[in-house]
Amino acid sequence: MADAVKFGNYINGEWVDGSSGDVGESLNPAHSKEVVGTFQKSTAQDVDSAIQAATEAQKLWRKETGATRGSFLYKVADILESRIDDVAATMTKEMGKTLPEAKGETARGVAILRYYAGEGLRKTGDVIPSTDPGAFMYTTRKPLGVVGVITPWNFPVAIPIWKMAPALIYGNAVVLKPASEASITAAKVIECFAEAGFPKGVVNFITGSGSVIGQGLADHTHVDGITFTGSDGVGQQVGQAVLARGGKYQLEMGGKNPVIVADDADLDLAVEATISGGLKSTGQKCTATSRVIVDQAIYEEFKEKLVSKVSELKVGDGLDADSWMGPSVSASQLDTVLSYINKGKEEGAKLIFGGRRLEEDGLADGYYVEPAIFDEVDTKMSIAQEEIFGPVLALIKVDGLEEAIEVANDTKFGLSASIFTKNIARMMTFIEEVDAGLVRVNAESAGVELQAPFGGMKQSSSHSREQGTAAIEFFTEVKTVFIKG
Ligand SMILES: NC(=O)C1=CN([C@@H]2O[C@H](COP(=O)(O)OP(=O)(O)OC[C@H]3O[C@@H](n4cnc5c(N)ncnc54)[C@H](OP(=O)(O)O)[C@@H]3O)[C@@H](O)[C@H]2O)C=CC1
Ligand SMILES: O=C(O)CCC(=O)C(=O)O
Repeated sequence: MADAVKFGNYINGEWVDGSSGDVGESLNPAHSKEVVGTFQKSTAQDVDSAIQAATEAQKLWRKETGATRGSFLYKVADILESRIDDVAATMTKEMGKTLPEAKGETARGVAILRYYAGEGLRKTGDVIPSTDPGAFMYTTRKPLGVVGVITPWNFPVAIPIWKMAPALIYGNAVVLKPASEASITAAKVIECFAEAGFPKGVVNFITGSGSVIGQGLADHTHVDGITFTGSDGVGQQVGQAVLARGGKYQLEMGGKNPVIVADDADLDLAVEATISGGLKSTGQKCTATSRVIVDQAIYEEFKEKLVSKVSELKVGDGLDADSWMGPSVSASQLDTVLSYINKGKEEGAKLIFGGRRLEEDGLADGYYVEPAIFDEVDTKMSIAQEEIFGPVLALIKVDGLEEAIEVANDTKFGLSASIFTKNIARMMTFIEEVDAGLVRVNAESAGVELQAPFGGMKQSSSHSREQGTAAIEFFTEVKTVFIKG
């Protein structure tokens, strides 16, 4: 507890304690008794204060030029860049991903800030020819107002930033409610916003339970838009609450992402991408590969190579330079993963590698699990249908591309999908037929680029897209203007 930091809420330009006086502890999943920091267990009253501050601040913020708003984002980027080592180490301690991954994510946060800072100087409308020769018609955009940002623990720097930066550049004020599991990392990001000198109330940060603070934002009539990333159950609840009061919402939820390995695939490349896409971040990405759909002609060879490579991976504390994979984020996430591994066995799949909780070699007080590989998986099994959010790969044997795509599409999710093949006709068929918002060819299923639209089909999202130029669609509303001289 000696090094644990304590954070308040950040409301109206001040770091303040929550009105309950209670704090929560954020624990290190690699050493579960180690407290990384404490955060406020806020109340509905604190939610009101944050929203009130944001509402007031937004009245002036929206009147600033895009260039001025961008200048604040450039400052945040510089501050965050100077703190990459500290923010990344906090992330690793708080949610377990390895330090190189945490540094990569923080650097991505810096790049996202600079990208949206630049958006402040780009066009926000079009001139449209009117049928009236004496008229001038064009579109412009206005910000929504106050945006509630509800984020998960798996990308505690990149996701808050890829929601807040576009919200701010287009003239909204924000209230961020981060995942409790990653509140300390998120607070360190907010410190960068605070030190960049935004007008008070433009950026607000409030921690506490999802059902009080997250739901409080979703229900609040003065919150004009909610952008959410997390589980599909909570996402649906949030969407319904916002819809019921006529607000705007954007949901980015789960995935059950397939990789198809065709009979002409470069097998070494496909194995490498399956491991990286499925097991990096301990499988805790919505874009993680979880179903590996392999043509029967190369199935045995692929399986052998996969097991052999996975058996070389070192699991351990993400701060140790030789750890390839860290722990699950929490005891409950570890339980979920282990219970899916059991369910897989019970439903008749064959566990051919791993799947044990790891407790030897000093790992007993962390939430470590060995990567698991299942053979003989049927597409109807739970491990082939439900998002596990853990290092579990389900191998499914198919005969040809048509069956592979049918299996790939046989889930309620449609976030990301990839294929390994050298045949252009197969690539084109896959691109055309697969139900996924992110389609990748000869590349792993994870891998989001900040300048491109990101979002899923079916129940993976609310059919909206985030990031790149797509972000403007959610964070603004279009006004069509007709002027007659
Ligand atoms: N698609 C993705 O990127 C992610 C998917 N998941 C999936 O979700 C599962 C559970 O993870 P978990 O972190 O619990 O995800 P949740 O969906 O519960 O949490 C996401 C965010 O929503 C908040 N929240 C929780 N309940 C409510 C509510 N009733 N109203 C509004 N906001 C709420 C959480 O706060 P708090 O942390 O305080 O509960 C957190 O900030 C994982 O196992 C995984 O399958 C999880 C994270 C990311
Ligand atoms: O794969 C990525 O970079 C982003 C994934 C993501 O948005 C998520 O897991 O929540």
